[in-house]
Amino acid sequence: MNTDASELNRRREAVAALGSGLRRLTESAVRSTADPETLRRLADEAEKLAADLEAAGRRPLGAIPELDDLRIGQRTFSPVTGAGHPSAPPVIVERNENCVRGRFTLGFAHEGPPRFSHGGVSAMILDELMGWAARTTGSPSMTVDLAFSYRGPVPLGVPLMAEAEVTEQDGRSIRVEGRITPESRPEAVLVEASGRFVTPEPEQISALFPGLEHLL
Ligand SMILES: CCCCCCCCCCCCCCCC(=O)SCCNC(=O)CCNC(=O)[C@H](O)C(C)(C)COP(=O)(O)OP(=O)(O)OC[C@H]1O[C@@H](n2cnc3c(N)ncnc32)[C@H](O)[C@@H]1OP(=O)(O)O
Repeated sequence: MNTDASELNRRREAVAALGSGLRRLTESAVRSTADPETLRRLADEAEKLAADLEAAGRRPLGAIPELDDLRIGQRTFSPVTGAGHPSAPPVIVERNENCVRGRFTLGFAHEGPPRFSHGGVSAMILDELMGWAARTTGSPSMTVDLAFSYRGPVPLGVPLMAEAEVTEQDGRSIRVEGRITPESRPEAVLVEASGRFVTPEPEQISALFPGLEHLL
């Protein structure tokens, strides 16, 4: 391993460590029953921590973190899969030929109805996993149409699986199907999704993502 690779690994591990600490903090905050004085004291400490992070350097809007690989969908700070994101589960993804599978467990930070996931969280997870599946075609694409059927509530604190696969490709249009199930009962579909992803024309890519064309 060369020095650059080991430096990237050190950074990856440190980003994941901060993400993990922040996820614990987020979960503790949304579950907290602390009294107002304790909450105010901790709020001051959180503001100081944020100021320290800001002072240590920030990337500008549109800059791609060096740890990302957009060609497979990997984003370090994705709200779905990013080890560095404070509210990502994060979903751990395996890629196969034309499909992807993600494993995750949701917490209080993702709650909608009591004890169950917010429907928008399930939708966000499926959108991203279906985007990764669409990328297995070799073309970068964006969601243009996505529909969900919520067949059963998605429980918090239970290992879950999200799967997405490409079912059709016609020119720039890629059709993808997805689902969320309990990991222990893959036949029990809780959320089903069907979506269409479109590969922008090269000039649209240049207009939307100037300077990033070679990364997509
Ligand atoms: C290059 C990307 C890099 C991204 C790299 C990130 C990598 C790592 C992250 C991985 C994770 C992924 C994350 C999840 C994926 C997101 O969430 S993407 C974000 C949400 N999506 C968007 O913001 C897309 C917004 N839409 C657009 O900007 C434009 O529709 C596009 C995609 C540039 C296409 O524009 P266009 O070429 O003008 O589209 P247009 O010719 O009107 O339509 C093309 C075809 O799509 C159809 N279509 C268009 N809109 C719709 C619609 N709403 N419903 C049905 N059909 C439609 C049209 O009918 C047409 O079909 P045909 O006539 O060809 O049969």
